[in-house]
Amino acid sequence: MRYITAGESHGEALVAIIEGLPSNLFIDVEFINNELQRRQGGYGRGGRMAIEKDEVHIVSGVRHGKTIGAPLTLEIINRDYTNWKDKEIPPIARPRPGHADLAGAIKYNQRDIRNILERSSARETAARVAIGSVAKLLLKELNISIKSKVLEIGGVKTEEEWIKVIEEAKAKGDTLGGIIEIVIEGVPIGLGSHTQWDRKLDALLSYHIMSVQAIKGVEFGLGFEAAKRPGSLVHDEIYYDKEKGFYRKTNNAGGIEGGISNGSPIVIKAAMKPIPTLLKPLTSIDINTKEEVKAAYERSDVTAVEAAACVLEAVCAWVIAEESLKKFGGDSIEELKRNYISYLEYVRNF
Ligand SMILES: Cc1cc2nc3c(=O)[nH]c(=O)nc-3n(C[C@H](O)[C@H](O)[C@H](O)COP(=O)(O)O)c2cc1C
Ligand SMILES: C=C(O[C@@H]1CC(C(=O)O)=C[C@@H](OP(=O)(O)O)[C@H]1O)C(=O)O
Repeated sequence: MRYITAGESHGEALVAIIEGLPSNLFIDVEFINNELQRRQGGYGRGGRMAIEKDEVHIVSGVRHGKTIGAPLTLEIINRDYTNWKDKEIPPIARPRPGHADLAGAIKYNQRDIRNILERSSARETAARVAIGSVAKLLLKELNISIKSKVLEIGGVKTEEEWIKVIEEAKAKGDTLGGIIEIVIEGVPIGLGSHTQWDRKLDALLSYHIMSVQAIKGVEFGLGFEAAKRPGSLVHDEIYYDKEKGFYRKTNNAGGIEGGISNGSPIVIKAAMKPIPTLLKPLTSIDINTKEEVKAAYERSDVTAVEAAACVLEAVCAWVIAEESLKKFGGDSIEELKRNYISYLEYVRNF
């Protein structure tokens, strides 16, 4: 399977094409729209979320509600487009530290930074959540589920405290980041491979997680904490029971050993940096005059950790769905499930 997204933040629409989906997968549009709504939520989001009401439009690849094995095209309209399309829009010359603005403008030889920010914007994550929702639908067929939880925003851990620190940051014209946990349950032993660097499951998940805007760190299981402990307090000892088969009493590895899923839940933590666009802007340089200025500000989220959690679920769902398809194969859901069930039987008898 593979996918590609297209679309600018304030362009007409976001589009995603998924190729390689098996046939006969029921595309539950209501479920996808629910996921899109979840991504729009969370305390601390800016004015844009009051304008958008993300809904998916299936352009191709589905008949009578089910996939037919052909490329699936998903479209999400940008409601804000109508507010921008006839406007005289002044060029942006004051790059925001922390965004793609300066490096992107130099790389693509653009003197209007808007030509960079339109695509670097995390508006693109709406398309990724739509794609991830389709992956989740496929994983449901294999009884694999993905959940996320926000552990921290701005260094504090409870919802009450989040509201307080977000309000404080907003009043100061500042922004916040946070920490997200993702838990994937029901993954069988054997996704990914130790045999080649680009087949390792933790490497693949990290790649996709790090591709999400503003994510700057990723940990599996104990993560950085493991570096402080001796091996006897890190590695998950192996037990066997006739009913359960091989099992562990701990899950410090976070469900992956040697780049292969080991049957325990996959537990990941990701760090999101604070939003780069500040109401009280940081120091920058005008790319035309070379004078010291304050960075550009139109509007922005104060924080988007809860939204990012939905996006991380989506990208992880994609990786697990893709790896499941690679391992079990099948051009239809029925074939995939047959292969999957027979593999589970093999593991039980190992
Ligand atoms: C859901 C979500 C919403 C975001 N909202 C904003 C925002 O309103 N303003 C902003 O400057 N950055 C926002 N960001 C972060 C930027 O898109 C990101 O920092 C930027 O593209 C630079 O990429 P990098 O941080 O990965 O280096 C958001 C990120 C996510 C995941
Ligand atoms: C549009 C979304 O997020 C946007 C991500 C974003 C950025 O720079 O990443 C900047 C803001 O865009 P705007 O300037 O239009 O308000 C956010 O609202 C979205 O999540 O759907």
